[in-house]
Amino acid sequence: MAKVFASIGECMVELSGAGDGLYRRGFAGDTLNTAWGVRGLSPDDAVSVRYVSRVGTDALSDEMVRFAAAAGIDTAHVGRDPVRTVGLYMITLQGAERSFSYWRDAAAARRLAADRGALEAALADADMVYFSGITLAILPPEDRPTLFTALADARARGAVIAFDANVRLRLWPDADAARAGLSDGYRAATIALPTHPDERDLFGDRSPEATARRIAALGVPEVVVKDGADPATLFADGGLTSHPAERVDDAVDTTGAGDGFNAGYLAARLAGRSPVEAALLGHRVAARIIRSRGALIGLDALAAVAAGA
Ligand SMILES: O=C(O)C(=O)C[C@H](O)[C@H](O)COP(=O)(O)O
Repeated sequence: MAKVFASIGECMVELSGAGDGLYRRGFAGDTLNTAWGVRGLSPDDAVSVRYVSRVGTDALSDEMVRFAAAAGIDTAHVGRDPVRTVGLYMITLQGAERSFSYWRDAAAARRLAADRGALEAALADADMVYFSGITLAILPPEDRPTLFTALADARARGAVIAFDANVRLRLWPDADAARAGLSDGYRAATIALPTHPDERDLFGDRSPEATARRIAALGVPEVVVKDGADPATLFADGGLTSHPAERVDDAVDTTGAGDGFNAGYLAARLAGRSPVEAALLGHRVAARIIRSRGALIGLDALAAVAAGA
């Protein structure tokens, strides 16, 4: 039977520069990006990929759902909101380094945990559940316990719970709220996928090893700390190891590198490969993604990475 990978969060309309003031319209969002990557890296008969979210009932929402479904992502647990629609973000590049502007305050995804029964049904048979600090940040605080209860139930029946803090300070009321919310996210997880510079700025970690140790101390048995072009630091089986990133000389847009790393790491872990092998695949996916614009690369490109091409 195929394993079920369920990713919970928000997909937005993505605008990425195409030159001369023109923008290309795509669809992306951290948890969709990772779901997309796992889909492209995993055989269809081995892994079923499910997206758990909420969109509107307008034509743009329909198009977003069709886009994910056409990639082979199960969208049966993308709820519909009769009033709200989808959010939007725009990528600005300085060299290859990305920054984002958001129009997402009223997005339907903010209500993805409003229906406890629907959320529980979405996770009922999941072997691995993925969520992020962005998922937490967009929820009204009163809905977060619903998400944490559903995650705890999934964990109690043996599901792997994977979490990337994906720190976006703008989405939190202040740094204290971000620290508290993200620490709760880590406590819910069995695999953590943080990024060192983000964690350093928010929690004051002096090194990637310090990030790994702080998160492990919250009770997370497997932690992989990303650090851009620098090595990833892995805490697994009680020990710390370091894993160099692939060297890329022709990066054009770093958007989606972290999400792609997560996809490679989690696809490998779903396939029963070791944390060390998983980190290698994570690096290979990230290296491919930063060579093209926008957060996503094609499924054929992902299949080529999976095949080692
Ligand atoms: O910021 C958000 O809320 C988004 O979801 C937009 C982007 O698609 C991801 O953030 C990209 O993530 P990185 O892998 O960190 O570059």
